[in-house]
Amino acid sequence: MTERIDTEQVLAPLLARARRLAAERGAPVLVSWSERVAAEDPIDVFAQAATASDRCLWLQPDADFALVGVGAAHVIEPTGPERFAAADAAWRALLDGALIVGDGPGPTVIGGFAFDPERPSTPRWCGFPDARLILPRQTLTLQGGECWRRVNVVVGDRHPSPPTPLPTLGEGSIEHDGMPSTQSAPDSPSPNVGRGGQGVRAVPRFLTAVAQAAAAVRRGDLEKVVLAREVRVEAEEPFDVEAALRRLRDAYPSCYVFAVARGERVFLGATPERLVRLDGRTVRVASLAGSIPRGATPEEDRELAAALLASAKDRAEHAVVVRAIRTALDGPCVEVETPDEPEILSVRNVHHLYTPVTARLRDGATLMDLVARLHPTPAVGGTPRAEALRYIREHEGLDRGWYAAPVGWMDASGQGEFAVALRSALVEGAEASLFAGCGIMGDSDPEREYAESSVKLRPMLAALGIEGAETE
Ligand SMILES: C=C(O[C@@H]1C=C(C(=O)O)C=C[C@H]1O)C(=O)O
Repeated sequence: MTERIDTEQVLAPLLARARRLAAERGAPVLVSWSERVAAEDPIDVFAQAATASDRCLWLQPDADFALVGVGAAHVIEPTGPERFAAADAAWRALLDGALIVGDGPGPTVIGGFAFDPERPSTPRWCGFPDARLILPRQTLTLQGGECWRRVNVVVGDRHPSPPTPLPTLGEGSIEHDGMPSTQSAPDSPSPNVGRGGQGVRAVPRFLTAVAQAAAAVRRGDLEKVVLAREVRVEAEEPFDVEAALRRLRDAYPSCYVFAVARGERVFLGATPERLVRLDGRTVRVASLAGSIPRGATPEEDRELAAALLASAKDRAEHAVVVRAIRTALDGPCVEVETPDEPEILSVRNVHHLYTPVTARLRDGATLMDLVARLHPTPAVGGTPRAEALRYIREHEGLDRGWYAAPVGWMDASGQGEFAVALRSALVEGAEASLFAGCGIMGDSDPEREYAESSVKLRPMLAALGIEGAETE
């Protein structure tokens, strides 16, 4: 049933009650209300809210699911290695005593984490700290043709409660903190012509780094390590982020298409890799490691997929990830199940080895516990984890920021989903940094890994309209 929130009858008393409660408790009180609305295109809504200080987008086109968050009613931003547990605690504290009305999905935080809180950090990732979960001022949820708008206000928080009724999501006037918003949306379909910047100079360094990492694996310093490279591109005009998101949605419908925008800076991508989903007590995790490009013809494509399944190097690399996921789930979960053999998961330009892992969450354990234990899996970090992270910090030579880290959402019941932020880029105006990495084993061939990383960069290069630039 559609529940219409009557501003005078429902909202004013609710806000008054929240103010009294907040004063009594000496703590902020969340007021959250929702209503069913006509479905809108989530990317349109994201685009129209360009003046908001915070915007988030999460799309699973094939699952017919989308979340758009605009503005920030509350920000959860813990730092350091305990950031997952701290984020969990902060979210529960905010929900304690919350006044939640309306039907459809409840209040939901959306956001992400940095790959490594001990990383060498650069100003480039300013605004994307160790952790940042946003309770949007307004959230639009689309699921199977239905659409709900939820509005969140935290009374007694550092953000003053907004005047009611609020403008609709997409009008872009909900929250504007003075950050200049220059996201331009040029109508011209002609792509921004990119010039490969540091990416070109970084080629020899990546090859050397892979050779050295493979030697470290052969020496037994590590079992596996993932090395990434960054390609910086500068265009003549600001990148059209919304057009990029539309291209990603069209080309990668089976992937998670995401965007987290802070003012002018937008981190976006289309990742095939689920980190973890919690649905009731059912846990779903994916092992995705071992890659080969798609073929030009159906026959070549089948041959390449078969070659990947038969590749000892890729199977070993993949098995390391499955083992680590099983170990991470052992404890917070029971009934951890995996098929014996990996299968092929194919996205537009690349085949991966894929093993789905399912489990049941034990009482008392949470989604954030799982994220904390799983991240980084050896698909994006390495194993042993501590040694791999140290190796990456010392040898990779870049600030991964939020690349290869968890990005996703969590609702008021603690359910939600986080993906691994791969095939992604950080865009600011006419500058973009794209990231891609590869799992390095003792027998890794630097040239082959370089080619693989180029294939993984292609989705974002194409989405940003810089196909053909650099990287081959
Ligand atoms: C690190 C990336 O991808 C990861 C590494 C893979 C591999 O080494 O085969 C495959 C999928 C991802 O888990 C990336 O896309 O940047």
